[in-house]
Amino acid sequence: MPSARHILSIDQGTTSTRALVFDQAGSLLATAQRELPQHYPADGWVEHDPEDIWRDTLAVMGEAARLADVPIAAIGITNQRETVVIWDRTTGRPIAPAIVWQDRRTAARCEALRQAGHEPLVQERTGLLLDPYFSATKLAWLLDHVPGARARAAAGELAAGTIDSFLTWRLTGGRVHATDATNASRTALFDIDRQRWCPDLLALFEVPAAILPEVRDSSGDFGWTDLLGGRIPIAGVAGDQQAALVGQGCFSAGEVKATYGTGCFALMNTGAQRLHSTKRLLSTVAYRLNGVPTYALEGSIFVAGAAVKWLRDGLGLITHASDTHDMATQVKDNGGVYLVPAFVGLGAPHWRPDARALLTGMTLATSAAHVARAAIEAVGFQTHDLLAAMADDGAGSPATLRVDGGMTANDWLCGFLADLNGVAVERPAMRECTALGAAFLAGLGVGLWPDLDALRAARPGVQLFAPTHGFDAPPLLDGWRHALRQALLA
Ligand SMILES: Nc1ncnc2c1ncn2[C@@H]1O[C@H](COP(=O)(O)OP(=O)(O)O)[C@@H](O)[C@H]1O
Ligand SMILES: O=P(O)(O)OC[C@H](O)CO
Repeated sequence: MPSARHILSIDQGTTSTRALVFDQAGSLLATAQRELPQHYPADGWVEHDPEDIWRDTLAVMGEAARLADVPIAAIGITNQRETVVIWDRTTGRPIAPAIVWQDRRTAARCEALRQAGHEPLVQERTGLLLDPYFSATKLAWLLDHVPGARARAAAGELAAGTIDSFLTWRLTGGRVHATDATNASRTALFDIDRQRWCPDLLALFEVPAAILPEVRDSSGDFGWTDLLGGRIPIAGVAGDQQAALVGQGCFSAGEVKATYGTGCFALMNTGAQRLHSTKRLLSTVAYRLNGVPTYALEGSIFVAGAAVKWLRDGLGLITHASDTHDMATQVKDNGGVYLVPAFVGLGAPHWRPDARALLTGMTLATSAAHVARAAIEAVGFQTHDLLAAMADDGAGSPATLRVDGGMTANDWLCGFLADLNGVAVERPAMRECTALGAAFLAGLGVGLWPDLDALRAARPGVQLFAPTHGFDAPPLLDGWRHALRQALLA
């Protein structure tokens, strides 16, 4: 048992970078946050500056540690997944901006690979599909478009990885080039059955093995950093959606969590069993402990809170994201208005990078409140479609839906999710489940918690939203399906 009893989690998300300090009871002691600038240099492109990410990480770590003012036993890292960085092994400098998970620039490459019949191989080895969402085509794009990159990669000068890898490299002063199995499982290069980089896929996507990190357990040794003073081990790493699954205590097969941040990602623990989806859901690594992977079935929705951000920043319809709660309750129903938020294409179960958003069903009676309500309802409809696909895949229906993420501050959304899906929605009092999951993994790594049962006991209390059946779901769902068909045909 270490004498220091606190964990510092770094949560490097799409729109912000946070550091949070937790104690052994799972209580949050301190938090610090920086917003991350988004760059949209061309249609469908989304980039981050890795130096912004690094600067913000250092700043929030320092601030949270100062605020908590306790000895830190270990650091956990959780991160936006699929986003890739390639950097120089000598200087540690990125050779180009990070290509973000939402970026669609490799859509044509993915389509060509699909036309050539390669999707079954990708699905069978990785549990993923051919979509620009995943890292492989993004890495190949960087190698092909940054002058000299392929030659430098061949000469062993470059290292690549997801954000966890980049941060681990920087935090350890270049001593560790590693990732964990959950992040590796999002690259479309990792064989999730054999738990190793897949030679066939490395060849298919033209990504040299030499630039990739070593794949480790989600809990364990990722080196140490002295940037907070003293040597602090980095003992837990997981992609943010998998970390939220851990933070929500979904350790038994059939338990489901959905995280509503920029996008929405619903993951069901499927245990030691990797499920082969017939409904175009993803199979992915939930976490890997002591070399043993636990799997999850995942439905990925690219736009959830991002639609609320669009109402605020794009349309100027609201001042604060929280305004959507009152607006949704101001009107008795959606007035026939539906938003299909395909702003960056559609993810599961459609996988249509070319689809574009659609606002439909408006009349002269349509108000801003109807549009706001449509944006929130769209999140519920998409969740419904994911849960239905999971059930159709033979994974069953969850007894409760555990929710977290910034958007679940909205009580109306939580109630709507319960009513529409006919399932009790469980919202933790402390909603930073992603960071808590990373803390749990790091704490397991240094023996602060002995096992998963101890993590279950350290979970925060929850608020329940029971279904009240306050409305007739089937006609609403019919309206959604009609709108969805229009978006898919356009
Ligand atoms: N009360 C609210 N109602 C609806 N949406 C909200 C509310 N509060 C925050 N959001 C949305 O939640 C998102 C932020 O959630 P967060 O979990 O911090 O995202 P991420 O980790 O993806 O950066 C934003 O897109 C914001 O618009
Ligand atoms: O940064 P978030 O919370 O929107 O999560 C992004 C996902 O990891 C993308 O797969």
